[in-house]
Amino acid sequence: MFKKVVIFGVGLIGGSFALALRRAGQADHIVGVGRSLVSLERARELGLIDTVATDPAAAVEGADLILLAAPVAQTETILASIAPYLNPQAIVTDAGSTKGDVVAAARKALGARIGQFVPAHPIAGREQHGPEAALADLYEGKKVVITALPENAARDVETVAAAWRACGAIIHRLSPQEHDAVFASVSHLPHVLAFALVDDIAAKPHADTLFQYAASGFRDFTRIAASSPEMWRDITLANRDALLTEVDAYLVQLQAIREMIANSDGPALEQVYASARDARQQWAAAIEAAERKNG
Ligand SMILES: NC(=O)c1ccc[n+]([C@@H]2O[C@H](COP(=O)([O-])OP(=O)(O)OC[C@H]3O[C@@H](n4cnc5c(N)ncnc54)[C@H](O)[C@@H]3O)[C@@H](O)[C@H]2O)c1
Ligand SMILES: O=C(O)C(=O)C[C@]1(C(=O)O)C=C[C@@H](O)C=C1
Repeated sequence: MFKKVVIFGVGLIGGSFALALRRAGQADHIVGVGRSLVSLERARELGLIDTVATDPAAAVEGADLILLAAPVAQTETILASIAPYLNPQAIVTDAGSTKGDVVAAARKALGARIGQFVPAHPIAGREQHGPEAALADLYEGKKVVITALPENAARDVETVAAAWRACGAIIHRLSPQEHDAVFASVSHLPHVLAFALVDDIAAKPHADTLFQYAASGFRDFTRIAASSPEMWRDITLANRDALLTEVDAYLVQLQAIREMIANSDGPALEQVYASARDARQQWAAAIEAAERKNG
């Protein structure tokens, strides 16, 4: 049970954490800190937080758990604003979609207090953002990856894991580097592709006609292109190296498929499609189905 939880960035992810933790009876008082007072007031009206704080120093006074849930490029600024006021027992964690940059920013801002920062990433979300998008059951049956640091006390890592478990999540552990390589492939690249495709279509002179006839295939492929541009700008740049590796590999695949199309090579196309279909079906049957069962 946390007496005082402070959330920097009360949007989809921070707001859902607040709702889930409260529903589990694990948070006595939740304070929200943010960049927009209007949005924080809305978060309070919606019952995500108990109080709004404008001064980071006052916000973290007496806090036992602090969650950063703002776009990842804000990490260093937020941590620098609280570093001098952190009590030694306070645990700071985050929900950022990238980990290498977040850890580097935390080391810079927290210095010798880096052990108090336990990096984490809930693998759950949706394209809507802001406090209105928060859901109490967002994390049910979903994974949270903790990328613990050598300086973290095992007890603090367990406290963060327990908070996420109380929200319904299942804990996994990776190094920050492993994390960033994995999510470049299965999260960051798909978002880049979706944004690129929709932008490409929208820029065509006959875009209105194209959108008029776009249906479920387009909707399923591009849902994530409705996500927050600021958040995805930050993720894209934060995970630049791993993402470039994935973009390059994808370009090779796309070029190969282009040649198959140009050569009318039906068997080669069918082989790629069949292999992709099998992998997709296996993923849905094993991994996705397990999440649905746990959720
Ligand atoms: N959306 C997803 O699917 C998803 C999933 C997992 C992790 N994440 C990560 O969670 C974090 C939050 O994403 P979200 O989807 O909740 O976005 P969001 O836009 O819904 O919420 C972010 C909030 O942070 C606030 N904010 C911005 N700068 C701030 C600052 N300097 N100090 C305090 N607050 C600030 C914004 O005003 C906003 O209310 C991001 O780091 C993102 O990478 C997102
Ligand atoms: O469902 C979505 O809309 C998401 O984009 C969620 C999603 C993803 O699966 O890629 C996006 C970013 C995260 O860091 C974790 C999850």
